[in-house]
Amino acid sequence: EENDQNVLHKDASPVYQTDVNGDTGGSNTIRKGLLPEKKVVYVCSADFLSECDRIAKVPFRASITHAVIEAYGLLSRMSVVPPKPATFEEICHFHSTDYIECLQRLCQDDDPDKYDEEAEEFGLGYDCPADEGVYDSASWAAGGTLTAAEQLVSGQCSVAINWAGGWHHAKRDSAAGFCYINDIVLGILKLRTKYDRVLYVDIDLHHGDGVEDAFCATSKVMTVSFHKYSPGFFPGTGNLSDTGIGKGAGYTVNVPLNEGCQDENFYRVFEKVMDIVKIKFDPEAVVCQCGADGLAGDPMDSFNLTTLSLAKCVQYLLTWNIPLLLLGGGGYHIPNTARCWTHITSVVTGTKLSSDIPEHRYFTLYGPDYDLMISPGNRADTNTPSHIKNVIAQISDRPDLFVCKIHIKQNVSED
Ligand SMILES: CC1(C)CN(C2CCCC2)C(=O)N1c1ccccc1/C=C/C(=O)NO
Ligand SMILES: [Zn+2]
Repeated sequence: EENDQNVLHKDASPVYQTDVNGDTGGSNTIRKGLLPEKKVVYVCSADFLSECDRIAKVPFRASITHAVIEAYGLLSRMSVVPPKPATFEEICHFHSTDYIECLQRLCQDDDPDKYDEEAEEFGLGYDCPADEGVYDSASWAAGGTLTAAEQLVSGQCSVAINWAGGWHHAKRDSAAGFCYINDIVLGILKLRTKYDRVLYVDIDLHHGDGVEDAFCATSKVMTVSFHKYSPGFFPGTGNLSDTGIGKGAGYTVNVPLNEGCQDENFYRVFEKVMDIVKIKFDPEAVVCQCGADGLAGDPMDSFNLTTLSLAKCVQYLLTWNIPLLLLGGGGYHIPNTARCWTHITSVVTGTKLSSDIPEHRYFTLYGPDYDLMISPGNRADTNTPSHIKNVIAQISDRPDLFVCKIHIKQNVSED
């Protein structure tokens, strides 16, 4: 009977398995006998995509990702909300006005010698060029994250997605790692207007240093980053011993991992650490940066993950049934990144997808298999069982971590 339903639907949308009640999905579908409907907001518009397509290191990644999500018919399972670019004032809720004014000025200047010492001071120059359009694309990406966070705060949805967000290296007064505006910090500050304790999780290949720095001295936001940590690897921070300062001591968690990490080790560590985080921090909302540069085939060539472990991490967070903000991040093999974020979108919307990628505008990028799934490379996972065991033990057994307080609703919410 299940198979009979796997026919190509009249709307010629791709074959995707219907849920047990034979519904083909659609936000007004009353789904019986399944997980309670999680209303999902997907931040997107034509303007948003064309602006985010201009993000230099991931050209057209926004549109390529959106096209697969659309080709699988997933838009009908979500509420699509168009964002506006973040305003100067909104951006300066985190960033210094000096930095943002300098960024705006340099982006409007086409003199190749524009990088003066002020530019250097703000991290703008040859490693983070302030080319024409950089400010616009960064402010649109940030507007997407703010719109997603606002949808969660207003209770319009339980999950909100901005695949063009996730720029985790940007600092209060400097660009870093090709991140110019830290949309994640802005989104977390927005969530903090309603939620007392917000958790940030970062599964990008790189340490989420910009977000950690922003909240390292407060107990209201816990940051947990899983990343490659090895001498000379960017940004070089995020060791186990990096656990927060002052009132934030014990509210920063870092999970350093070695070269070649594969799905099994990655998810094992993720689940063990997050089980502890849930008990000790008891978050009211969670933000997950789903950077895909740890995937096999990424030019970063560091971890050896597939979309299965990253999707399983998101699936795990869904079981907490608290507001969830999902963001993108790194991911330089653009078709694999699109595969990953499509897979995650299908998990969040409770939609089973055929692994045959449907025909669509960028179909040729997925050859020769045209398969949604990716295979791990054959590089060894250098995370030995003892390294994994040690990392988990150090996090779960440390007295200063997650100082376990009984969370009494307090009227003074600021630290
Ligand atoms: C320039 C890019 C961003 C791209 N790239 C590779 C992949 C593709 C071609 C080279 C890098 O190593 N980059 C970087 C260079 C300097 C500092 C940081 C990064 C990446 C940060 C990141 O992804 N954080 O999550
Ligand atoms: Zn990265």
